[in-house]
Amino acid sequence: MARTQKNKATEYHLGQLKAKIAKLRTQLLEPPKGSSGAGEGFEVTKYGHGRVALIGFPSVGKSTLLTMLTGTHSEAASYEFTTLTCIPGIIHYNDTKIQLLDLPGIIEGASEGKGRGRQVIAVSKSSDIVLMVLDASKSEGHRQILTKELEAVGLRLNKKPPQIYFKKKKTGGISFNSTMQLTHVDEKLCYQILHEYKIHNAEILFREDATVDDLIDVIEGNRKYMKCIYVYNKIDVVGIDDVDKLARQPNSIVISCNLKLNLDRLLAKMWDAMGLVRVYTKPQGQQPDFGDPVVLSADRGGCSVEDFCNHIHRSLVKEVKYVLVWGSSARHSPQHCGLSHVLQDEDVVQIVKKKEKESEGRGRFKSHTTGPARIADREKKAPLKN
Ligand SMILES: Nc1nc2c(ncn2[C@@H]2O[C@H](COP(=O)(O)OP(=O)(O)OP(=O)(O)O)[C@@H](O)[C@H]2O)c(=O)[nH]1
Ligand SMILES: [K+]
Ligand SMILES: [Mg+2]
Repeated sequence: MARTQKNKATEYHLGQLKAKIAKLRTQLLEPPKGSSGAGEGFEVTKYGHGRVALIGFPSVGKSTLLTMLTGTHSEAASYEFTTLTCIPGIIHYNDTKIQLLDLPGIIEGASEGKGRGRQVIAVSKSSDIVLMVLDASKSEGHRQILTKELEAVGLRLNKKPPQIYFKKKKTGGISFNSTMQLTHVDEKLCYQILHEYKIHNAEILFREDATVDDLIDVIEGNRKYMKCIYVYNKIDVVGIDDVDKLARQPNSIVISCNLKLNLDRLLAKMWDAMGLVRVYTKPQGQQPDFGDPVVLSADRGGCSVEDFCNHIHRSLVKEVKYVLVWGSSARHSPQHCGLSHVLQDEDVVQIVKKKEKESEGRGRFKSHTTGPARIADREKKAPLKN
């Protein structure tokens, strides 16, 4: 591909090569028969409300960071490849528990199996977000190299899935449509790529001006779209101008483990990226339990009232008449909501079951002293009734 000149005439040829490479990569990544997968030897039981993986070159400070954020000790030293397995720790933040995983350093070629690349990447795929730890004093190129390694195994960082509808059919040939002018892909190229995958019957609709790579991602169907925060460590050894430049990049944060700089901001950023939704239950006539939220996530199972009920008990959904919701998802407090209502962080929910009379307990709830500030504030104006 590198030898092929890029122009209109070679476009189809290049597209086909891309598809061939993608196919071969997928084959390569299929775990050999009899093994449990690429993560062998690295499996750590999932724990808590979310999982975050620390990915980076050797000696950027991943283990130092894990020790600082979780209190779990992970050996740190000035030589490379100090860490050789996956070491889990727990972050307690905003009444939730987040599992943080320290991993061995990875290097260029990790996706092809260099070092423990395969295992490390398999573990990062199992997490909800990735913290890419980088050495602020080293080349910016490291970030690109790591991103490439992760892309090679189907991870897509800070990207949305392409807006391409694709459905294989049994008969009828290929129907190709687009809702807008396409500048990267045309019908012929699309046919060629589908042909490469031996797909002869399918419906395909471009809803955006997607690229060949996007199309291949959609056909392959096994891509994982993840948020990634770029964590530049060791800013204590870098000049202020360079630190400023790094800090202004999107999805980035600058820290120093040695000086304990910016670690609280890192946690806040991580928390935001995870998109966790804490929902507090309020039994009829009682105070909400602000110590023990039900934690939902749009990426993991959804945030609707139904998801909330399923979280408490699987048979609960059938018994629900309606729910009362206080908080930022409610238009007025409390709002009567159905199962499809989407909850937001720090909402308070009361389930009203079919058999119970809704008038029961109304007005008995007066005030409470604990709880998130946002709700406490709102409470002053309008106390949570019911
Ligand atoms: N100057 C400076 N040094 C740091 C900082 N954080 C970690 N280090 C040092 O960097 C070295 C490597 O730290 P580790 O935590 O072992 O790095 P790692 O990424 O876990 O390394 P591997 O497990 O070998 O991949 C150690 O000597 C740390 O003391 C920092 O904020 N500033
Ligand atoms: K090290
Ligand atoms: Mg380490």
